[in-house]
Amino acid sequence: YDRTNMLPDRTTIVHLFEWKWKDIADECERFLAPKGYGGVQISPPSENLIIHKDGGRPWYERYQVMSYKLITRSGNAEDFLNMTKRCNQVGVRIYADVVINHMTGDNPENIGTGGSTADFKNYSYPAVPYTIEHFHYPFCSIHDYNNAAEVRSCNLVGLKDLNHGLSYVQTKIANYLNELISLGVAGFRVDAAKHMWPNDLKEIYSKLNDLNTDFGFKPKTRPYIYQEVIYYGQEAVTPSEYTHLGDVTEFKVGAELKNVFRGRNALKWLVSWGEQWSLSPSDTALAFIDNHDTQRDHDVLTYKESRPYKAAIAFILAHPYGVTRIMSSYFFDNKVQGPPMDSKENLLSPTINEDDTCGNGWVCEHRWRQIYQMVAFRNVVKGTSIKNWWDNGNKQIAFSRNGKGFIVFNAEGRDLVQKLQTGLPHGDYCDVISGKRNGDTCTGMKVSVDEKGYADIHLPGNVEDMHLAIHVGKES
Ligand SMILES: O=C(/C=C/c1ccc(O)c(O)c1)N[C@@H](Cc1ccc(O)cc1)C(=O)NCCCOc1c(-c2ccc(O)c(O)c2)oc2cc(O)cc(O)c2c1=O
Repeated sequence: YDRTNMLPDRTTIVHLFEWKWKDIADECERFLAPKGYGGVQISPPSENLIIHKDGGRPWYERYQVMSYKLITRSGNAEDFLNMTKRCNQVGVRIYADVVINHMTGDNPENIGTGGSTADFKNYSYPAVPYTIEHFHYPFCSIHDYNNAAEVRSCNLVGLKDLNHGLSYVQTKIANYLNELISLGVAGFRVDAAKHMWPNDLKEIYSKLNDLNTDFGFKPKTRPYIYQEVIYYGQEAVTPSEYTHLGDVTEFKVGAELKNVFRGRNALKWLVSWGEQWSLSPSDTALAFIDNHDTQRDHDVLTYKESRPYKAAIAFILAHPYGVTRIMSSYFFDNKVQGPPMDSKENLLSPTINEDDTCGNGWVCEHRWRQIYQMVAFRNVVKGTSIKNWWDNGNKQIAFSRNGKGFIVFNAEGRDLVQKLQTGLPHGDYCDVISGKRNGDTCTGMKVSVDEKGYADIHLPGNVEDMHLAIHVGKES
């Protein structure tokens, strides 16, 4: 397999934010595998502090660590193993979001999801155990993001900052990650990596075991690591300090494409998408539009702006840049709101409606046709380069993925009517965005490619989606 450890015909990770392990296992079997998703990013499985705020449970409580016990509202170790067995069985990998930079902040409440308590004031977490000498000292808070040492060695928003320079701390964390490896994960999303010294991370990663061959991995397979480094271009700590250790989340993908697909910048500039837009190198980049944190910011493309959101997602799935990740959310209307829960504060399972959408407060973007059909597109075109780039000098563009796929975007109000070179074999294709193939017919638009690879494309400026895509796979 490639560096992600996904199966050869899979490419894309879906972040099933705040889902329970049992529900993830069900989703792997009933939807993710059939639709060709390559892996799931799961919420942090380590015991977290229970926090109450505004009468609810804020989502960020899962990023305040009480211990490395595998007990959270998503389930326990048994549920976790059931999930990894069932998902790997159908070729869907599990990537664990791991919070290893810090423990908790000072909070009035003091009980973890596994029943553990701590002495915050004295930096003491008996369920690990960690005591005060295991934290960075002298105690300080991060104020200046232009001071790289402060960003690594001080408390991030009051969260107790572990001293990863100590072999005791490195070993505690490595033991936690190795337990997840023994339980079948394919890799890790390393939370707040920017706040840890690269050399300390290197030490921790060097202590990690090869993946567990019981779950279908070849011997000597290394975990896929992608590190969260929030960077938009102006801070002291840069992604390039971490790319020799693993991949890095590329936050500029969402920031730049927001302006393009909302119609502010001309799409024609996307011809040079990649490192020329000062993005991290493609072979070290985790590409995404929004994540669990940025979707709560005011100026980010999310499910709430579905037309440009679907187009931006289609673009990153159609373009060869990076490893792609799709956000799957619950509906929220305030910044701290936690996941859907019952009167006893247990997480609610998503219900699946007749039309394959979700209920119980879950958005399930990964189940939107315009999104899962593009995941299949990316799988089909994997390994091909961009060919036949066309644009009208403004907000209409098209390109093919060398003989396997072809996509068109029209972000102008006026219709796009062009005879374009698709690079595809002669034949009739179903647009996978406006519909799907149904035997010999298309429920959406049909595209006929002539023997020279040309097609008459008519993409109106005011239809449900601003893009159209066809490919040589069975879906199109
Ligand atoms: O908004 C949040 C939570 C955000 C958050 C959580 C997990 C993430 O992976 C993340 O990227 C952000 N938290 C709220 C509430 C809060 C939580 C804890 C706390 O001690 C104080 C307040 C908040 O207002 N946070 C302050 C602004 C967001 O500052 C946070 C960052 C962060 C933001 C921007 C950066 O450039 C950066 O390098 C780090 O990372 C976290 C990582 C964590 O593991 C846990 C955290 O609490 C946080 C975190 O508060």
